[in-house]
Amino acid sequence: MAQLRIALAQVNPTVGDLEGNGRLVVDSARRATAAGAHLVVLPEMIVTGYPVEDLALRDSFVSASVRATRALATDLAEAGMGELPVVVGFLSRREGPGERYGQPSGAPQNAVAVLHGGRVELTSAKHHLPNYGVFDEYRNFVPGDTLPVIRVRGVDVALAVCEDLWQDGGPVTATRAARAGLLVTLNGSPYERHKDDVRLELCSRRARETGAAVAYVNMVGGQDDLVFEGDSLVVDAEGELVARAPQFEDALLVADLDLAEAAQTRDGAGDGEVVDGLRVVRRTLSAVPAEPCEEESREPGRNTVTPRPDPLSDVGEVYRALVVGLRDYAAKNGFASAVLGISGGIDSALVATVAVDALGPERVHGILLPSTYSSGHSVADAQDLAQRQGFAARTVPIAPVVEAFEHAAAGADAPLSGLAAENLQARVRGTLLMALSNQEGHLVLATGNKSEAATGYSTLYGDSVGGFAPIKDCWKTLVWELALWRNAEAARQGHTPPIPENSITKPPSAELRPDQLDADSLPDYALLDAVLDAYVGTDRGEAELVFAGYDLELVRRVIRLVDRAEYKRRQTAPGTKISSRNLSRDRRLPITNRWTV
Ligand SMILES: Nc1ncnc2c1ncn2[C@@H]1O[C@H](COP(=O)(O)OP(=O)(O)OC[C@H]2O[C@@H]([n+]3cccc(C(=O)O)c3)[C@H](O)[C@@H]2O)[C@@H](O)[C@H]1O
Ligand SMILES: Nc1ncnc2c1ncn2[C@@H]1O[C@H](COP(=O)(O)OP(=O)(O)OP(=O)(O)O)[C@@H](O)[C@H]1O
Ligand SMILES: NC(=O)CC[C@H](N)C(=O)O
Repeated sequence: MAQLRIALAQVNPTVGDLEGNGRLVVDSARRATAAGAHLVVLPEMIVTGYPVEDLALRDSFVSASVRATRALATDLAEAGMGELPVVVGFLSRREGPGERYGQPSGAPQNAVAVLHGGRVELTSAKHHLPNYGVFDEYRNFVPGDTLPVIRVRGVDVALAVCEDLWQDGGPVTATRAARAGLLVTLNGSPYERHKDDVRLELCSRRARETGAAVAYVNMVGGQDDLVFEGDSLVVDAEGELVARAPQFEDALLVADLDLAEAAQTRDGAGDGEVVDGLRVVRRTLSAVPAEPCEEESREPGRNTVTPRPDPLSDVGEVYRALVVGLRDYAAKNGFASAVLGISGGIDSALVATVAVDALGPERVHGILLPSTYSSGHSVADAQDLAQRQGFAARTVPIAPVVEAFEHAAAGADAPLSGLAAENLQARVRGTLLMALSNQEGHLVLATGNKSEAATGYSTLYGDSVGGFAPIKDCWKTLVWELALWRNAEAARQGHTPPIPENSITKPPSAELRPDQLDADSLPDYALLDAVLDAYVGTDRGEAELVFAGYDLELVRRVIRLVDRAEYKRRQTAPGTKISSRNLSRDRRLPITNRWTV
């Protein structure tokens, strides 16, 4: 057995910020050196940020990434860290013409580089390109055809990139054939509910299949509608968990591993040998850091186990994702503050609470926009919300503006009426919020939830305006759960619950006409969300949903609502993905469509 101390740098890059991301690499290497690590690994495409989408097709961006990666190798050596192997993900190109990509200098690849001794010692590219859900990697990259294996302190370490671990064959098979002692994977794996359980199970299974320990490093932080949760982890060759980083936080996970030693006599696939379509490329890294000086000595043959601190509950995890998603969207797009309409209802109350947790109360601005139909409790509940959380709230009554619009639009004799007048109120609110954004520089938060987005129960250019929609992937029933969870969490910590009880318990209403309730237009949310999840969450149609036990009339009604609202969804703000199928890139449907079953 050989001992290796590995450091996994769970960091938060920004797409396109090559300089800032480079600093994250150097800083991680420095911390890994201080921790006595023999090898440090950063996430998938750390040099460029991830996902870069069609930026991959821009030749200047690929060249900059390749240059930045080379420069990192020299910077690390100049900073005295040349001996430490640093594994990074970067955007590269395959030698030769760019074919359909049109780049003169080669097709783009989602690649990995081993930086050592002041140079780029080895590169390879991701073999399995994900092309489902939110991913379009066949559009942006060509696959790699090698399995890199570096020998570090007598241990053969195979390298793979994210999806390479999820697919059978290719890198997994080649790692086994190469008899590697450790399989290291660089990841950009977005958060979805329950995915952490899937990841751990996957790493354990791959460890048992390959006979190698698995070190899995994932990035952390928000990128548009994706949130990366970290959750980096290490399992031993039997698949037992050795170390696990926290979710949604930057971390350097350091683990001491006892690993199978690579003796020359071991019968692994040799350099240049092709296994399952991949050429094994081996490099021995000689001058690597020596044995770290340790205060406490470790029992040989046993890995140190670092369990994940404070695992989050399912709903707590979603809440954290919403906070990080909004925090990073604002920070990475240059917004210091946010504004939203607070109606006293649960959606705006939850979004305001997420915003306060993400940005701080001094950077959140709640606007009460009462109309003729606003109830007394809506104003009182909105004020209570702002007071509990200490954010600024101001009131702009909309009745005179609505009235002026009604007359201007249709003439004083026949003012707007019915649905047109109802929606006008939401549009006046949207216009005022955008005006305040223009004037004061706040990010406008759209408060719509997934049930509304699915059914089209919102006013286009009205309550759907906004730059970011934090809860757009949360069903209404989950919105209530999140509010209850957040209040319970506050109570647990001895704080005032941030959300007024009344906002949670009252029946939801758009308050666009007298005594209007959501229940007048929509089925009960518990039932609606169940059918929506069955329809939107899968590709089942009418017959299958009825077969699954749902009432035919209800199914027809829900399908009609969902299909008819596709045009609205195409025009809405991005918002944090928390489910395995959001209504944006996870579900792409034509607007013009006559297939209804
Ligand atoms: N296929 C298509 N492609 C492009 N545009 C299309 C279109 N079909 C309609 N349109 C356009 O969309 C318009 C209809 O959409 P829109 O103006 O939004 O109006 P609409 O969807 O008819 O009404 C909004 C509904 O949402 C409810 N609401 C509003 C506000 C807040 C809440 C809440 O509880 O949060 C609920 C409200 O009570 C009402 O039932 C049409 O007049 C037309 O201009
Ligand atoms: N009186 C109001 N003052 C301020 N903003 C409002 C008001 N009414 C509606 N809004 C804004 O429009 C959004 C849509 O709210 P609406 O009341 O129509 O439906 P909702 O889905 O019940 O939302 P909520 O639960 O937040 O009330 C609200 O979340 C809020 O941002
Ligand atoms: N970046 C990737 O290759 C991600 C794909 C992978 N299945 C994941 O979500 O974890």
